[in-house]
Amino acid sequence: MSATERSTSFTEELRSKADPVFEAIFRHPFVRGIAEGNLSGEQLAHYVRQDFQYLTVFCQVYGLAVSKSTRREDIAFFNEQIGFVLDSENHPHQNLARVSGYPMEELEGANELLPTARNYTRHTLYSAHSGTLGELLCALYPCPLTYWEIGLRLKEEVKPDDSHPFKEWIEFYADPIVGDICREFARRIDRLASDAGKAERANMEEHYLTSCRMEHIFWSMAYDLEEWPV
Ligand SMILES: Cc1ncc(CN)c(N)n1
Repeated sequence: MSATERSTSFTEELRSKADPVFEAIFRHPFVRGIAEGNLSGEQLAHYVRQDFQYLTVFCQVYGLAVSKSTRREDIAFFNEQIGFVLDSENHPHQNLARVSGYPMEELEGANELLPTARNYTRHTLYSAHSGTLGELLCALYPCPLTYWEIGLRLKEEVKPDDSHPFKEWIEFYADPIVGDICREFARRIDRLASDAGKAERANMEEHYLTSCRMEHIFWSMAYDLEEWPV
């Protein structure tokens, strides 16, 4: 290997295996609707009602990550990320709520998870309860990573000005802070993967790919106004 070449990291390998799912997410009609500003109020409200509950579970899983951590720098990171979800990630929700015409108080009050949101949150909770810290982080990582990549793509494509209804949403997820969060995830996952055995690495990969697929169907849940059939 030359001085400039380096081997592919575990998280780079995962990203490349998940590429067809990422591409399907970028093409998804809900994501295109954010770019084109043409989602209905009902679709936006449906998304925020489920996503608010999803992010509450995300905070709970960070709490489980703390309980599996032995390093203070990891505990500090998960603690900060709970603060990020609670204090910062409410802004993109407020943007969607405003455009939807539904009051945020009503959307925040939803307390029933629809099939897809239930499936995704149970997947992250199961990974957290049954797995190692590395397995847990692989189930969480597609959450910031897919949104960061969506944000970057839409910012580049749309270059939203003040008249774009989802300017705040796009700029929030394209912000370098979200890129930093992704790099912090990747650094930890790569470290944990290098200490993990074959079976644990296989679980890490499975949890990551499942979460990427869940991200994709979460958009469909909102776009198609999914409900329990009975
Ligand atoms: C389902 C989902 N995935 C990711 C994100 C971005 N944190 C989110 N708000 N919701």
